[in-house]
Amino acid sequence: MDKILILDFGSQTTQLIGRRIRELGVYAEIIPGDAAVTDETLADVKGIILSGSPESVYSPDGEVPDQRIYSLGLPLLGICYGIQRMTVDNGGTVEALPEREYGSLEVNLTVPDDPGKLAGGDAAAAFFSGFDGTVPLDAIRGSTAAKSKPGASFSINSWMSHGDTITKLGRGFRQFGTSLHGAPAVLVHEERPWFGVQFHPEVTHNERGTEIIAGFVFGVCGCKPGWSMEQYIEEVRASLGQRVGANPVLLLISGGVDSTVAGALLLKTLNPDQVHLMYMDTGLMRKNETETVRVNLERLGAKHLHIIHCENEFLSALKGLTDPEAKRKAIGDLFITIQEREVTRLGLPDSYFLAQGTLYTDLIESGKGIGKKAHLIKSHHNVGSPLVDAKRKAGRIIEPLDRLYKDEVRSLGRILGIDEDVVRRHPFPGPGLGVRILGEVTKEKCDILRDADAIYIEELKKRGLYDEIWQAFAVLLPIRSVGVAGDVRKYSWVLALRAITSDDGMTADVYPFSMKDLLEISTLITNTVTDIGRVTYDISSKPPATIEWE
Ligand SMILES: Nc1ncnc2c1ncn2[C@@H]1O[C@H](COP(=O)(O)OP(=O)(O)OP(=O)(O)O)[C@@H](O)[C@H]1O
Repeated sequence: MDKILILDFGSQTTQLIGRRIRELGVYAEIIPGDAAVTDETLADVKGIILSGSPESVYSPDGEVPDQRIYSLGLPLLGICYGIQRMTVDNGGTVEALPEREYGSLEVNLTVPDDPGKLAGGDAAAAFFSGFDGTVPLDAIRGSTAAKSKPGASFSINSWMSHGDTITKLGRGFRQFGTSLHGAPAVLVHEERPWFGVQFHPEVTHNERGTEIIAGFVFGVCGCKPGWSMEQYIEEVRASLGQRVGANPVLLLISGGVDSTVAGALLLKTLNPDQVHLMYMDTGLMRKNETETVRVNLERLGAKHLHIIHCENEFLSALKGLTDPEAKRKAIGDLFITIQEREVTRLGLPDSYFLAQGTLYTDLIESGKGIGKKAHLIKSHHNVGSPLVDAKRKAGRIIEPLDRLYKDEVRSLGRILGIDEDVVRRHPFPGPGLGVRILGEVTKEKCDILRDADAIYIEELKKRGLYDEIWQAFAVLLPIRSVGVAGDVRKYSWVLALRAITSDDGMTADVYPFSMKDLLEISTLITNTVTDIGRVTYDISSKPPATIEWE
């Protein structure tokens, strides 16, 4: 399968480059910017993209790519820092701008009269077609690469974020596009299929961004689309079959999207008889969660679904605890204890494999140095778990989703036949309702919160709002306030509703409900869950608040 390799120099938007390319149906892989480019890394690679970076090319922290990339004969595309890097590596210069260029900025580009003479053949004309507003994306993706007209001029609204600019082009480069401020914005090499843009085509606000990336991926690199979820299932089947053989595989299921899809994928690609799924009902789960997990997994063919009822153990461990950190620790520790105990009780042979729902994004840390932490394992539950450590040492961990982004996991889930309700589910914290009941956690409070949360979420779905929201949930506050029931004064609990929008959970905005929706939901909750006397709406964004309350 054709592949684009992305060298990551630490830009916040490197992940987006990978996603855009995969959305175009081509597999993209991200490796650290300074990683050695080996023959193994290069297998099936048709082109290399050098990402942006928060560093300057002259900073000691500015990573330098393996210089081998310049002698491979492969097409290169430098984005922002990427093209500055290519410039400096090839004898040009880069200098600091008096003021950072940030945000939307017009770029003007003129196709030369002789694009065929550039970049070794048709590549340049194919690349320029990405900028041409008259060329549709389908034509760029088509089997005969679209080409721009010689001499044509285009203007696009680009998205910039850089503090340095190229002041002398690298050897062999020519400039075809210029920013409104007069800085070089689009460069093409005279002889080699090397390209550079000073802006960020991977960002959605960048006009023709996807087309520009497609021009490189299809027109320049000649990639054939081969990346699809169906293809992925087949690859997992082949590789798992080879690695796991007939050994049993154990997966811990939380009821969330990742572990459920991982479970469904194991059931689809292995013999269901060898797949053991374990789910712990901690008593801190959402309403009907255990039943939903059971129905879904059995429908997908689970033969060994181990549901562990451990509500009492969790509630006892939480008794008297009010400090959030102490609560989290109690939940995490008990989770590990029960996990160890139940796995031993299952009596699987030593040769069993432990599966985890790790995603691609879990393996590459966001922010500076993406890729450096590759193979850092997610799951705060499992951190320090002796079971996981032992399995990792023995080389018996499998992570069948580790090449997928979250949205790809959702489409895979759909293909595998998981209920839409599960596939679209909002994120849920590991310690569950334990951190949504402020103060001491009791069974009574869990039941109250479960009921109120279920009404809230159900209403959001009925009103068509659920999918507009990144995460919505209810929090039970450790306060009772006065109210009236009939003629009697009554002290009942106060509930906070939270709903936020976000792209990645790193920052979040409050969802701007209509007052009508809020009032109706509040009334429904207080009428149905009579232990709740007052409902409030949390209007804090992140930062300074966090998404969860504890
Ligand atoms: N109640 C549970 N029973 C069994 N395993 C669990 C439970 N809660 C969490 N896990 C395991 O710990 C992993 C990490 O939990 P976490 O809550 O961080 O989920 P996640 O990374 O968002 O994944 P998911 O989407 O599957 O919930 C889960 O993928 C699952 O394997």
